[in-house]
Amino acid sequence: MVKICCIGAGYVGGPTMAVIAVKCPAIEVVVVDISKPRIDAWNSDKLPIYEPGLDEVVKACRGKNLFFSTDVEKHVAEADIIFVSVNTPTKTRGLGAGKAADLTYWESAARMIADVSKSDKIVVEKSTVPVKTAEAIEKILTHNSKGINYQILSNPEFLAEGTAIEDLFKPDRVLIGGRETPEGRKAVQALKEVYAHWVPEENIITTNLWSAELSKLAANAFLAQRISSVNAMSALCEATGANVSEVSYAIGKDSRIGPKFLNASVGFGGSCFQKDILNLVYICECNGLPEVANYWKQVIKINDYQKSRFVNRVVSSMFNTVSGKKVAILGFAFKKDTGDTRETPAIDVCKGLLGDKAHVSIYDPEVTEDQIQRDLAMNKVSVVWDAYEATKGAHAVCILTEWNQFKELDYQKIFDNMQKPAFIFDGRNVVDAEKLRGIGFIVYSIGKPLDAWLKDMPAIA
Ligand SMILES: NC(=O)c1ccc[n+]([C@@H]2O[C@H](COP(=O)([O-])OP(=O)(O)OC[C@H]3O[C@@H](n4cnc5c(N)ncnc54)[C@H](O)[C@@H]3O)[C@@H](O)[C@H]2O)c1
Ligand SMILES: O=c1ccn([C@@H]2O[C@H](COP(=O)(O)OP(=O)(O)O[C@H]3O[C@H](CO)[C@@H](O)[C@H](O)[C@H]3O)[C@@H](O)[C@H]2O)c(=O)[nH]1
Repeated sequence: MVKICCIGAGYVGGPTMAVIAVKCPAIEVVVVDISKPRIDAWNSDKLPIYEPGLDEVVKACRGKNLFFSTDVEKHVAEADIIFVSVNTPTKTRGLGAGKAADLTYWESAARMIADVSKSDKIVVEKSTVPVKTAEAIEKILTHNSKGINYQILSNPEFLAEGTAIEDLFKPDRVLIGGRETPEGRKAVQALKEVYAHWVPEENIITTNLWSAELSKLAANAFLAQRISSVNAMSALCEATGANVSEVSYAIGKDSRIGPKFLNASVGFGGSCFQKDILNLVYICECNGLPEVANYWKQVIKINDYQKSRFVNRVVSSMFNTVSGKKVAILGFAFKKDTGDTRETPAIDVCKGLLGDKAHVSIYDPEVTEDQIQRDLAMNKVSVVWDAYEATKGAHAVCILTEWNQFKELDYQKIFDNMQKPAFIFDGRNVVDAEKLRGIGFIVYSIGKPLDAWLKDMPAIA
């Protein structure tokens, strides 16, 4: 029986391994982590992450061929294939701070593999890492090898949160990079056979190591660039009377551009886009390519601009001050169908409003109060468990996550219980602005023609 061990039971390690286990009953999969609370949660009825469809997959194979454990060393020693899916955040101090990837967790995982291994291993980079990381990992492993043969593969993950299970069941592609040697090719083939249990062979791409590592950063940079492009257009739409949804639809009909990922928003969030672009920028700088670095940096600058533009719009519309006013925040997660708040634009928007002394009342269906308080550390906010409670007595409502339930709220009831004039700032274009104007709201929708009121109150930083 092939044994797989995955180091890191997070948003990627947990769902990815659960899907491998459910699709490959003859493979034993153990997910290990140094965090006991995380592993306990994976072994309980309340999994540590919210992801549609995940509960069913885990229930189908946990205790059969899927296990979660804190006994990291034992399971690493026993495995044939080791996935490393630890976090690779942006460095906060030292060389490359604010840009480079922090590989501390990765390196300690690699050293531990070298320490405990007694048989040959295939080590798979699942985490998103800088291009050439495999070389560094290879050095750590081979310098401590005690005669053991290690093959390093790059197998980046492309799942998006909120649709992780769907993405894993039907990936657009699986990418495997390896050394172009007989041993390297054999290792690539072994991993390919795992995925071939459910992924059509033509969707499994094999490349050299550096192409696979770089493709992950490139994919995220291209995706984020599309959002910054449409968000840049949204500002121009507001200035000219064009409607960004109409523009997106019209350009998306061009098959070379395509319709997906063209929704203007308050800004992109999530643990990956910003981190991976910063990492790409740093790699470009290290390789003496400042023009290329500056090109990609602009994607993040536009994202920051979009978030502050939204805050400025809120404040300027409300007579240039939100001091002492109640502002309801609907949605705190970085996108719908997840409880994840990493890099969510809601953090920057709330901090901006709190900076102007607003009283902020937040409702999100999946994010816990503890998490919100941690994200907004040092600031006083109230977190409530109902959209009507959040909006009661409020001067304004900001919609920051596109949860489906926000489309179906009773906006007449919300209007009746708010201060007047009542404002709605829709950062995700989820509400029917015309209908809400009919009720009496002053409505701002990103990238849409402005109400007369908003035109008279320009947002100047
Ligand atoms: N979140 C996503 O949607 C996504 C998608 C694709 C790729 N990625 C990449 O995958 C990687 C993991 O992301 P994530 O969101 O799952 O992170 P995460 O923080 O949710 O999970 C990482 C886990 O690794 C554990 N860990 C760290 N060092 C360890 C060690 N030495 N031994 C055992 N466990 C250890 C941590 O305790 C944590 O539980 C990152 O590189 C990320 O960029 C993430
Ligand atoms: O048209 C769009 C699409 C997305 N977003 C925002 O962009 C962010 C990221 O969304 P999404 O890409 O769907 O979620 P992630 O889970 O961050 O997934 C991205 O990051 C992962 C981690 O690297 C990759 O694996 C995925 O392929 C990649 O889509 C969110 O804040 C979205 O609201 C928009 O504003 N407009």
